[in-house]
Amino acid sequence: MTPGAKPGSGFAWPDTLCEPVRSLPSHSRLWVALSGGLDSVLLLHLAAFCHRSRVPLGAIHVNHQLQPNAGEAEAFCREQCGVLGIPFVARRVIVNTGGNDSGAGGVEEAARKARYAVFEQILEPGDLLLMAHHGDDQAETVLFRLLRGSGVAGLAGMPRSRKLGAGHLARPLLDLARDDIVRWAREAGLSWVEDPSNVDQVYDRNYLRHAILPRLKARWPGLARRVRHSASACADSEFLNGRLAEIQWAGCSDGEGRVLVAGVKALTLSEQRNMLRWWIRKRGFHPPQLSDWRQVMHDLLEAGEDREPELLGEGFSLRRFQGRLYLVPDPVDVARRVATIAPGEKLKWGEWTLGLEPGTNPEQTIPPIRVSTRQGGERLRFSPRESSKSLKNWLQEKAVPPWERARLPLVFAGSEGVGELIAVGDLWCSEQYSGSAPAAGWRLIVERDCD
Ligand SMILES: Nc1ncnc2c1ncn2[C@@H]1O[C@H](COP(=O)(O)OP(=O)(O)OP(=O)(O)O)[C@@H](O)[C@H]1O
Repeated sequence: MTPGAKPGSGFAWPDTLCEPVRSLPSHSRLWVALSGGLDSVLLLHLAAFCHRSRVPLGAIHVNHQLQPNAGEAEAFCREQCGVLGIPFVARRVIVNTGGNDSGAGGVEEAARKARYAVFEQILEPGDLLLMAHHGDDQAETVLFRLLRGSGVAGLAGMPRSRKLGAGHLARPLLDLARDDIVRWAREAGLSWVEDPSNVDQVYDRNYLRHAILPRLKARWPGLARRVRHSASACADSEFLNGRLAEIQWAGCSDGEGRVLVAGVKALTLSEQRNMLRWWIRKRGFHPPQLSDWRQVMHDLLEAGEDREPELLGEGFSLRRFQGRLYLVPDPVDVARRVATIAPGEKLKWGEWTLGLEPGTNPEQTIPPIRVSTRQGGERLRFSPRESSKSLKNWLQEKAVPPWERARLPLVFAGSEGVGELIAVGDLWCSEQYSGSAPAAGWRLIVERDCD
């Protein structure tokens, strides 16, 4: 390479490598997730030299601060981007390494979550983040999940692209083999950093990569390709499972995002399981891995009305109340919270979004609009002519489940202590602040995310 030339600039990048970055899903800005390792350095060069359109390109490096060479990797990525003239963003994260506290998948999983959280924060609508997973990574992922007892959704492997935060991620190298990537990177004269944790066989993933996969590949050449075929067959099955659930949803939905127990009971056990897993995903959570769905479904659907069966998942629980199943997100940010909404602003409150929109007269002054959870003793008045009613009794009459009563955002107009209750979650809103011509001049909007 000529001194001072950009690494890779004089290299004739083969079509096999360039094609995947030329046929990416549409985007208005491109990012490369750059760890500094061989795969993502190669991907950075492909994005720089093979991508035809003129969309802005940047790189994101997440420094997990776990390895002694973490600073070195960050500096290397910064330098590579500097030489290529690519804007570079580095973010440092603190990963919980504390034994059991680091979660089910240990440090690796905690680091992964922290990394994806950074990507999500950075991505804006129209952004596409490229990740450098290749065919061997895919084979590894599928085998790893097989060893953990995954179903078809897991065995479908990593998708080529999916939504991530406000943008999307894509994996253009999924059809390439690691050996080819190494060869091309060497031929192009690229340099990269080695992550010492990648060889540590304490981690299950590395054990599979270094101790198991080479032996499987030696015995069954073309293993990665075959695993890819199986993964794609599983992806098809998963797609069909989703279609079936969508069709059956009509008989199971109560129209407000909850599941009718009677509707689910009419399905076979595998359809029931499929429906619940689909519904949990649709609500943005991961279905729990259960060894005995039969027992769980029986408890959820058949337990007597005096019992309160519950299925616990990560970040949520499924509960039954008066013939319906509710997906209840863990109450992280709602309990005993107090907030205010200014005219024109939006407030996120658990699964609710509240806002004040201009109505008939946005010039009109309105009292402070406060939001809080139930403290006890609240009363509501449907119209000035009617006497007030206890909120507790009203919620019982409306058959609002007990756990939801404690989470509902209550909206008050006026200062604390003298304010009047003007809305109870998305269940009721005073006429003064609702309808096409609200007397208050402003309209209160309370929406609940139940898709
Ligand atoms: N520290 C990092 N900063 C930015 N991107 C990273 C980082 N680590 C990994 N990546 C991106 O993720 C790709 C896969 O990395 P790696 O195989 O180490 O992760 P993984 O844990 O197996 O995958 P995943 O992150 O999807 O679980 C890399 O090629 C790179 O694109």
